[in-house]
Formats: sequence, structure tokens, C-alpha cells
Amino acid sequence: MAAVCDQGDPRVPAGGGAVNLPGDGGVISRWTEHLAGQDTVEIGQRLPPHSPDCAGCGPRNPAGLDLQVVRTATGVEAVHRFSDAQVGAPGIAHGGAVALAFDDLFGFALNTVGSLAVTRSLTIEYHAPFRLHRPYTFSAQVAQREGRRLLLHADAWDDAGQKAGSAAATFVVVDPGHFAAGAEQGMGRGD
Ligand SMILES: CCCCCCCCCCCC(=O)SCCNC(=O)CCNC(=O)[C@H](O)C(C)(C)COP(=O)(O)OP(=O)(O)OC[C@H]1O[C@@H](n2cnc3c(N)ncnc32)[C@H](O)[C@@H]1OP(=O)(O)O
Repeated sequence: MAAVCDQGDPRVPAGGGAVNLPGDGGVISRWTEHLAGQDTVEIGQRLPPHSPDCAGCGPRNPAGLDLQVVRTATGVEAVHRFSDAQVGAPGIAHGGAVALAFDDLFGFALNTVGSLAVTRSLTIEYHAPFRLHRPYTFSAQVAQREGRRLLLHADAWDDAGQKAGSAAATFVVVDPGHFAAGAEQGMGRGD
């Protein structure tokens, strides 16, 4: 099967694409192609970042989480340790950083349905504090599709198997033109 992620350098996803917006550096066209190739993604395979500068998964963003996401049988998964840069209360990850992790992981779950979509609503349940430097396993999947609406669910567990958080989101399917204004203004600091 064809790989959608260039394992050699996750900063440079493979592929081209028919949709090109000025100023996007090819990010939108590459991501659209990855989504279209969703049935070629193997279970356990790492997925490419949304962009090199993405706050959730971009390896080039020094303020980002640098999430490493893999495809699972039912959706996507990431094991993540929050760092000192994401501290809220002492020793505990900021709730907004946890929400970022869930939201970005939902963006990867789009690979299982092959649609480009954006977050319309996001609800987080914080069951327990997310401790800094401790590994948490985040798992997400698309639960339902109703027209343009995608209903998604995610959970996060600590390394003792206790649920630390869960999330529900509604994403709305958009076409690549949705990102045109942002692309014209530059999608990241490298553009
Ligand atoms: C660059 C590489 C790519 C990368 C792509 C992946 C990157 C993922 C990154 C993580 C995700 C993000 O951060 S995304 C960034 C944060 N999110 C955003 O910026 C989105 C901002 N919002 C918008 O642009 C807009 O509101 C849209 C596009 C989401 C929707 O606007 P619209 O197109 O006018 O659609 P609208 O008619 O309002 O709603 C569409 C349908 O959804 C329903 N709907 C609306 N709200 C809700 C709701 N809360 N719960 C249930 N259903 C709802 C409506 O009833 C309707 O149903 P019906 O009448 O059709 O039945």
C-alpha cells in the first residue's frame, strides 16, 4: 500500500495535489491529498503533521505540542507528555493546552473519513489533572456523520490506565477554498 507519510522526514509530507492557493506553501494541497488517500493509510502508521508550523503537531513550531499521531483500527492515537511550556497550575498542564491536543487529534481523525473539515464546537471533560512530563495516550475517532457535520469523540488515559480527560466535537466539512484568506496572508512564520 502507498504511504501517505514520508517516514524519512515528517516535516515534508509526500504528494502534490490539484488545489493550490497562493501563499500556502503547498500545505493545503498536500493535506487534501492525504485525506483523499485515507484508505491507503496502514494501521500503526504515523500521519504527517497538518503543517510544519501547526501549534498541535508541527515540528517547526517551538511553542507547539509536536504531537506524534498514528492511525489505529478505529481512528487515531497519540502518546504525549506535556512540557513546562504548557504549565498551568504548578506541575499540571494548562487546560487550554489539553484542549489543543484534543482539537488537533480530531483534525487527524479526518483521515479516517477523507474529508476536509474544521472545528465548530469542542467540549472537554477534565476527569483528572494532566501532570507535566507524564505520558498520556490520546485516542480519537469519528463517531457519526450527518451531512456536513462530523461528530467526534476522544479520550485520554494516563500511564496507570486512568481516564484523565475526554472530548466531543462537531466539525463541519469545508472545501479547500475555506483556507484561501489565511493562505493569502501566509499560513505560518515560514511563509
Ligand atoms: C491547512 C491544512 C488543512 C488542515 C485541516 C485540519 C486541521 C485541523 C486542526 C484542528 C482543527 C482546527 O483548529 S479548525 C480551526 C478552528 N475552527 C474554525 O476556524 C472554524 C470557524 N467557523 C467557520 O468557519 C464556520 O462556522 C464553519 C465553516 C465551521 C461553518 O460555517 P458554514 O459553512 O456557514 O456552515 P453552517 O451553515 O453554519 O453550519 C453547517 C452545518 O453544521 C451545523 N452546525 C453548526 N454548528 C453546529 C454545532 N455547534 N453543533 C452541531 N451542528 C452544528 C449547521 O446546522 C449546519 O447543518 P446543516 O444545515 O448542513 O444540516
